[in-house]
Amino acid sequence: MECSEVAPHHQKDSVKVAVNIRPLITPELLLGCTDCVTITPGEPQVQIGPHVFTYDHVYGSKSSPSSLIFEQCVHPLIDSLFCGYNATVLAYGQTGSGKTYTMGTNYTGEANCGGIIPQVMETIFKKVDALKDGTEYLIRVSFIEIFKEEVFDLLDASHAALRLDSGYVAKAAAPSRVPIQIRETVNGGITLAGVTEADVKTKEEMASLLARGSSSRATGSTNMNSQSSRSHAIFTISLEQKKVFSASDKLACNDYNILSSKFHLVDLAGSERAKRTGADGLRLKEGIHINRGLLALGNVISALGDEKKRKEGAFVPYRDSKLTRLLQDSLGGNSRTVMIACISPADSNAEETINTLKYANRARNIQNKAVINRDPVTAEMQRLRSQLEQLQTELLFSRSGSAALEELQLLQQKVSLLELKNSELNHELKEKELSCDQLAQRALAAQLEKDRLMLKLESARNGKSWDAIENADTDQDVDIMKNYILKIQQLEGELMRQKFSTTCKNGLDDRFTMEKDLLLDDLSSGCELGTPDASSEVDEEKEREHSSMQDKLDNELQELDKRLQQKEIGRYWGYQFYITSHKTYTQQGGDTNPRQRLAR
Ligand SMILES: Nc1ncnc2c1ncn2[C@@H]1O[C@H](COP(=O)(O)OP(=O)(O)OP(=O)(O)O)[C@@H](O)[C@H]1O
Repeated sequence: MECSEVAPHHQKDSVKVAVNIRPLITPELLLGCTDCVTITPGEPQVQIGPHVFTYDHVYGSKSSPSSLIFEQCVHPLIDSLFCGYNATVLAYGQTGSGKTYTMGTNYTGEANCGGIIPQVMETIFKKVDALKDGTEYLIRVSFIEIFKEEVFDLLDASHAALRLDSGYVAKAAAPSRVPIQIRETVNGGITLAGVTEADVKTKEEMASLLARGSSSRATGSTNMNSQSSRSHAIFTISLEQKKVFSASDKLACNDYNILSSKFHLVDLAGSERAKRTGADGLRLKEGIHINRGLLALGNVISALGDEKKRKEGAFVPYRDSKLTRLLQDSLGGNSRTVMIACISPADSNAEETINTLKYANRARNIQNKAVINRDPVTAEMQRLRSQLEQLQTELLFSRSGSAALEELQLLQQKVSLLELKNSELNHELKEKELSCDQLAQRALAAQLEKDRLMLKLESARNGKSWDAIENADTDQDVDIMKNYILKIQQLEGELMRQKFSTTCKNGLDDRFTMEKDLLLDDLSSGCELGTPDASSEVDEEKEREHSSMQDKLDNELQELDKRLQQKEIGRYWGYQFYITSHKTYTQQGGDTNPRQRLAR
């Protein structure tokens, strides 16, 4: 996988906070509520009464459209996920403020269901599809809810939902629902014992699990929301990536490139006031649990968001609730996190909205420490390998004294500086090469244009009308080209002939010398001096040989001429193709139209 970002192994990230303001909904309009939230134009700033809050992004109302949340806040987290970082999106807000709507946790499987989670699924599988050639991917999902301070598996196949009364699905009451235990691993990580982690190969498989889990989630009707979520829901996508190396690459690359990262998509239950929600009985108990969980979350956010406390290493009460235990990594830990504070603009909700905005404002100060999650064994191998290399070099240099060690460090620094410089220069070189190519192309086009204009000028001087010049354009181009090519052919042919005749002459001279020497040898070795007749026979014989040699060379020359001609014809048609494309470009309004240029 190509990681677009140069990721340091360990990086400090503050929690990003976006505010999403939903429009006034029918019940609020029926009650005559008005919009009490103001946006500072061009700023991610929200004002309500005398309170002004600034965030990383503000969506809805008169600000950017909510549809941009995914592209601006969530898409970068998916890129991080593929680089091996954990990521979290957390929707927080008062009951009925639009958390479930924003996250898409009420997914029913319909194609155009909005919401963040369906878009995350789509993007992840598109990315996997694009990158699968060099990497093996293993994707798993789990979906849990924290209902009345117990964790339940929403993908548990054995759980049958019981629809009890109007609008309330009492899944938690079903006898088959066994709560899941939270376990802590030796290195302080949190796991859920026996939770369903379903392997998924396609977006459709993942979507059907989301739809199944969503339908199993505890919801109920309150005065504030007819479909109020009564639990905190966490949809987790685990991604494991393994680079696929060829046998030779494997030796060179060391096989430690296994990354495993998790994306938590959290839809919290809404904070609520019993008086306003009209909750009593069961619903009141739920509300108490919801508020207790959110209070614990608020305390964690306060502890982490207070810079002084953080510097003093103050205690963070993660253990106060199951919600905060499960979100330990997302807040102040190993994750890149975005919190979406959902608010209603209705004046009747002003007090709750201010609380949400304060909560969200504190969350902005939380510093996370995201790290690339390598497979532990391979990460250890990599660490040991680099340690070994370091020790080997140190040993080598320590044998030649401490001055050498310093020299080594200096050299290492120099090497890294040079590597940096080198990559910069390479980049520059590539850019220069590109611009050179472009300039060469432009020069060629300009030359062609110049020739064409010269021709037109010549025709105009000869008294031809403009129309006749324009119509003759093509034929004249072809004629010019033909003439050029013929001339080149002739010149090349002449040159070849010259070369051959020189070679041939030299060859014949050599041969004559050789034969003459042979004859003289024969004569001197006792042959009688030939009569005038005999000498003329020798001459004739030589002449025949000479002329047959001449014929042979002529044939070869002709053959070469023929080949040369074929080559030139090929080149000619290539050039014709260039002219035709160039013409099409010009006709489509390209800048090389001679008329336009002349007009200028
Ligand atoms: N951006 C929006 N545009 C239009 N309607 C919205 C928007 N956001 C929320 N709504 C509507 O507001 C109502 C409450 O939304 P939703 O159920 O998502 O709130 P919630 O915060 O999840 O509530 P709860 O905490 O009680 O579960 C729903 O009827 C929903 O359709």
